[in-house]
Amino acid sequence: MAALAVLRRSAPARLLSGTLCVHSRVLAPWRQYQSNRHFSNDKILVEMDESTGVAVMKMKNPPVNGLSLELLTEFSISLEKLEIDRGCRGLILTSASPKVFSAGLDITEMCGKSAEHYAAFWKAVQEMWLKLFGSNMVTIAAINGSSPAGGCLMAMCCDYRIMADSPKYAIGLNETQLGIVAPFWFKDTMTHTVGSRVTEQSLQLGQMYPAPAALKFGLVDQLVPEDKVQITAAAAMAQWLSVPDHARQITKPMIRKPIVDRLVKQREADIDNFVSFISKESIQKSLQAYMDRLKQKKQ
Ligand SMILES: CCCCCCC/C=C/C(=O)SCCNC(=O)CCNC(=O)[C@H](O)C(C)(C)COP(=O)(O)OP(=O)(O)OC[C@H]1O[C@@H](n2cnc3c(N)ncnc32)[C@H](O)[C@@H]1OP(=O)(O)O
Repeated sequence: MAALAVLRRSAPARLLSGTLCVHSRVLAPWRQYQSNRHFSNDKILVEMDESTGVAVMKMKNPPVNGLSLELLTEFSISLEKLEIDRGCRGLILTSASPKVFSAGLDITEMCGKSAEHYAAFWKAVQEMWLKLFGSNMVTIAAINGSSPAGGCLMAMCCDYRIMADSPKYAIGLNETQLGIVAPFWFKDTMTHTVGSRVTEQSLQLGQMYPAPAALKFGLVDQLVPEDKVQITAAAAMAQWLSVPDHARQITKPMIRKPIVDRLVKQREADIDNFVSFISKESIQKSLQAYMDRLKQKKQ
């Protein structure tokens, strides 16, 4: 069965298959997901429209969709299910919570935990990135709220970004503001999205861009009124899917595979680096102080 799957795997799947699990459209029909084509875990909800081949994936980890170990694990499992289903051609990633797409990595996963926990957590962050950035599907982020740090990373992994047009919502890699450093593959993803100059400045300053500024810098591709984000994402998806899959699927890794490979080659070293960095007392203090500031903001 495995050999058959490899034989039948598409060319672009093979291009990425050393790094990402499976990118074939030949396995596993929707039998797995029951007849209504919806499936849901605690933190991830997927609605599949069979007539269009488009899945809408909603993160649901209230209040702010913090990217916890649990959410990240469910995300990767769900994405892999869609990836191997040849009936699914496009993915719209969005939030089930109003006002926040994702607050980025769940900071509590990086505070006061064991080295083993940090390693497992970071591996899950890597896995999410490898799967989403390397996806064979058309991926569109429907950014219906704020999207700092890891939330911005997820959005940047997608092929196209539509954001709610409100200056209240901001997006960016703000890691330095927390006293931490975005790893090289976060940086690579931003460079891929907006180029070196904007990335250099944004990363050093930990810049968060209100939606209109994000559009100006190309961090997002389109702004629409908040209540039109989902419908616009569906329309954009239809346009992307009008391109023949095989041609688009060969083109995408021409740009992305070298970026994916850089992390694949040094995954273990990257995990070790994270664990040693995040375990430092000074970094723990910075994160704790940041969490305290977040909580005080409400008082
Ligand atoms: C060598 C490697 C080095 C390490 C690399 C690590 C890379 C890290 C990447 C990251 O993603 S770090 C996370 C960065 N995220 C942020 O800075 C976002 C912080 N949050 C906000 O700005 C706001 O919460 C919001 C997203 C704009 C939403 O604002 P809103 O006013 O709607 O909600 P709040 O009242 O602020 O928050 C509600 C509740 O949620 C808690 N919370 C918020 N963000 C996080 C988070 N990222 N992780 C964990 N918890 C978070 C916040 O403290 C509130 O908690 P309670 O007070 O209700 O208990």
